[in-house]
Amino acid sequence: MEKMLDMCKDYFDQTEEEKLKCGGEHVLAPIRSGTSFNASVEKVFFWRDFLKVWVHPQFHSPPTPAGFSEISLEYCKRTRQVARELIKGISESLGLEECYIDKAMDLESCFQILIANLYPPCPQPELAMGMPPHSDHGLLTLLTQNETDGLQLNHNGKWVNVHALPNTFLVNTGDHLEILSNGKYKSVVHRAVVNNKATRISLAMAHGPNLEKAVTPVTELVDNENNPPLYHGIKYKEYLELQQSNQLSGKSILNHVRI
Ligand SMILES: O=C(O)CCC(=O)C(=O)O
Ligand SMILES: [Fe+2]
Repeated sequence: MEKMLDMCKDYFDQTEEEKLKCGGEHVLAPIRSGTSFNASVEKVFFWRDFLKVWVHPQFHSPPTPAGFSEISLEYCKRTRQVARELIKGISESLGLEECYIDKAMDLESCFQILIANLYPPCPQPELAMGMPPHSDHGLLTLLTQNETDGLQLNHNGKWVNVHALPNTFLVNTGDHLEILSNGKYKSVVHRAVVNNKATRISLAMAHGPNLEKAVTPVTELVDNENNPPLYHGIKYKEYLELQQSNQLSGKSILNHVRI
């Protein structure tokens, strides 16, 4: 985990030329890098650089810095195992077979993205935001960070600071867990704030179903009298495209498929 965070730091420390500049590419490009800081089009300053890489079922990696590809390949494999193990527990907690969700979502070919975020110190943190409020699109996101906090979760309408312990994962539930569990699990709305003292790096490993799956609430959890289905089915790839091409805003994309 430490090695991977160091690799992310090395990635962001590169010159602009060395860093991939794919800002103009399609939202479904497998490697994207850029900055959200664009004072001319954003209403709020977003104080963040990012790298987003699709790492499963096809593995991609930026060519530099040296070692990034090897270390991220290993990190992705291990985090995928952790996510699948957690999903087994979630499956049982819903009264389903341990491997029900794993099989139904085809997690052998799950869609996994590595998202590295860099939030430099900001001279006026009250005027800027690291990342706006949003929920993640997939099933589970394993989040880790360097020693600087900045993540906030929305709990009952209030923003709660997360104080992350070193070398731990914070696990965020995503929209597709809410959809398949027919609302029994809720995706968590979160945002990242910035500070004027220290650079923050966060690393989010997002795990979703196979991209071709059209996910609907699990039939075992739905009955038309007491538990009618709350969400329409939508192909995960289409959902992802919707989320990536709109400005992040709370649960706005999930609201598209709400019945
Ligand atoms: O920087 C953080 O802690 C949040 C990152 C995040 O929510 C994301 O990449 O989806
Ligand atoms: Fe997120």
